Amino acid sequence: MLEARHRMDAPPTRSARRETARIPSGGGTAEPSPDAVLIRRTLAEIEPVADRMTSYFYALVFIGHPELRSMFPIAMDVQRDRLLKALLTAAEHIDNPAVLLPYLRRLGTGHRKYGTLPGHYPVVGEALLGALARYAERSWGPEAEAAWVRAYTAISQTMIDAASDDEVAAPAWWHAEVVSHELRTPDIAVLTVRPDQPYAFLAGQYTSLETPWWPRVWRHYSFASAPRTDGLLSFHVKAVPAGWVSNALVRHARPGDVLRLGPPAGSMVVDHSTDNGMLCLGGGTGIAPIKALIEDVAEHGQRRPVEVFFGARCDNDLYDKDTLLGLQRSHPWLSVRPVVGDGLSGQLPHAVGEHGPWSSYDAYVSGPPAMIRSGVDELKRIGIPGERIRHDAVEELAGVAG
Ligand SMILES: NC(=O)C1=CN([C@@H]2O[C@H](COP(=O)(O)OP(=O)(O)OC[C@H]3O[C@@H](n4cnc5c(N)ncnc54)[C@H](O)[C@@H]3O)[C@@H](O)[C@H]2O)C=CC1
Repeated sequence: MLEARHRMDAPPTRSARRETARIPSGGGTAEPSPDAVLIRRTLAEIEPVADRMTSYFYALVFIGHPELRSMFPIAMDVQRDRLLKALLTAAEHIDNPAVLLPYLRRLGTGHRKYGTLPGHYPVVGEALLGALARYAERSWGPEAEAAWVRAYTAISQTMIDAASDDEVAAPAWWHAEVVSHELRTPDIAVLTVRPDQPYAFLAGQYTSLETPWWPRVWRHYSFASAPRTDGLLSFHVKAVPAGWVSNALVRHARPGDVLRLGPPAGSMVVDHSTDNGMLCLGGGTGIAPIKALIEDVAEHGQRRPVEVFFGARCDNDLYDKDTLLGLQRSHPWLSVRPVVGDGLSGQLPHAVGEHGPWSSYDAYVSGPPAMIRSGVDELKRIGIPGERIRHDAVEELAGVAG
């Protein structure tokens, strides 16, 4: 029988929270706290059985609270383990508030579009404890349970507070009408949409997007332009095999269709406090946010060298080459180099290594997760320090191409 025997109290009220559930705001300490040690021990034990634990966790949530089922997609593929994965990631970093606080605040505001309410958090907390107790049997006990209760209480309170702060500033989601749909290759479309309310974001960021064909299935897409005076937003979408949202956007979306957008996210944005050169690697539709970055630099007037490598597997996939070469003609500080080849041999990062020197550049990497990983390795190898390399979180991208 599925049963969550572990009780989570209702989350504390805002006024009580400062005493009861707070992630310390100082820097992380070198020595892990006793709670972090207990939490990491449990995490290590569940790692090999994560899939089974995930199914059990959702079964606990839905059997205990069937009314919550309608908040999740009908078929739970990618979405399925997102919530649990996010909670486990947060718990793992419980000792590192510098990373954890911004992550949880984003997670809390991002959950507004799902209709998440403070009262849902104890339900999820009980299921989490129930699933951990079952799948981390060896490391579980009163102490581990107490450590998890403390961690989850602090995590959920941070998310609740962030959502509540955000309510006064922005809607939970935006409706956005498709105003143009341009097929650039049989698989790649450029979509332009008009949000129903002003949508503030920075060039280089991404959003989550839901189509009318797959309710509650959200995928991430980067903005393909810097903010425009007419308020329109554009996205480059490649239909990937079995990708529900991407196929719907490329093959079904037409002007007049209405999508939903979540809040903007991501920190792959131009650092306007320096005039360092920018080295940009865009693979496939990963060129979209790079194009937005170029427009941002052009608008800011402060000229700096921007060197773009646009990688694709074949000439046909260089679907945005003409736009980029057009930008290169109008901006003498911009250079664009298309690189065609099979990613597995790593042409794109390799081509970058053949030029340079890049040691005084900031780097931006955008594309398939494997390209980001190899690109970052190569950039470090050729002397760009990790803190000057920007890219979106590879875990977030897992849902990009669906
Ligand atoms: N913010 C971001 O990072 C964004 C990421 N994307 C992601 O970009 C991808 C685009 O997909 P496609 O156009 O089908 O890309 P693709 O599979 O055709 O590859 C694009 C480029 O990346 C290179 N590449 C691929 N794997 C590589 C590896 N292991 N090592 C080195 N280079 C590699 C290829 O040679 C090619 O130049 C999707 O996964 C999408 O999620 C899309 C938009 C924004």
